[in-house]
Amino acid sequence: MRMLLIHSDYLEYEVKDKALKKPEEISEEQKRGRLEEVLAVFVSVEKVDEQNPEEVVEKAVAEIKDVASQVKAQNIFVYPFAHLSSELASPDVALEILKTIEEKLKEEGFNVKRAPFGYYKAFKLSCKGHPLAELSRTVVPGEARKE
Ligand SMILES: NCC(=O)N[C@H]1[C@@H](O)[C@H](n2cnc3c(N)ncnc32)O[C@@H]1CO
Repeated sequence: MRMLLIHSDYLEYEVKDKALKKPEEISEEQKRGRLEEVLAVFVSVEKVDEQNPEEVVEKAVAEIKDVASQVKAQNIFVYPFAHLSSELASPDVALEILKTIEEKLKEEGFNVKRAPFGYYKAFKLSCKGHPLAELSRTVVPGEARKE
């Protein structure tokens, strides 16, 4: 799994079009979203993550919590982003992993939104620009190695 973490004044999105034949079903309300004072986490779920989804969720949540505490962010935006890797997991596995990351972060007490999966979206982001405002993290299951 590849993550790009951007500490931002805000992140807002608007769903534009389907990017998959069967994107995630969403309500009218989910077609737009915005969070202020947010740690935006752009996530590409990778093929290697299919070997142990539970473990990769655990590692991703630990990394996100670590960065959130460093930048003192309470709001987190989990954003599916298929552009950080050339070895993507299947959409079904990726969506499940992203939903579980969202759930675990909520259980940890964060205010979490997750952008809809399987769509092209317009988005606006205001990066804060401090030294820890732009970070990337890579997590893989257990013994798996990234070539
Ligand atoms: N920017 C727009 C976009 O990325 N759209 C992506 C994601 O929302 C989602 N998606 C599909 N596979 C994956 C994956 N392995 N990891 C993350 N998202 C995925 O499906 C869309 C088409 O790839």
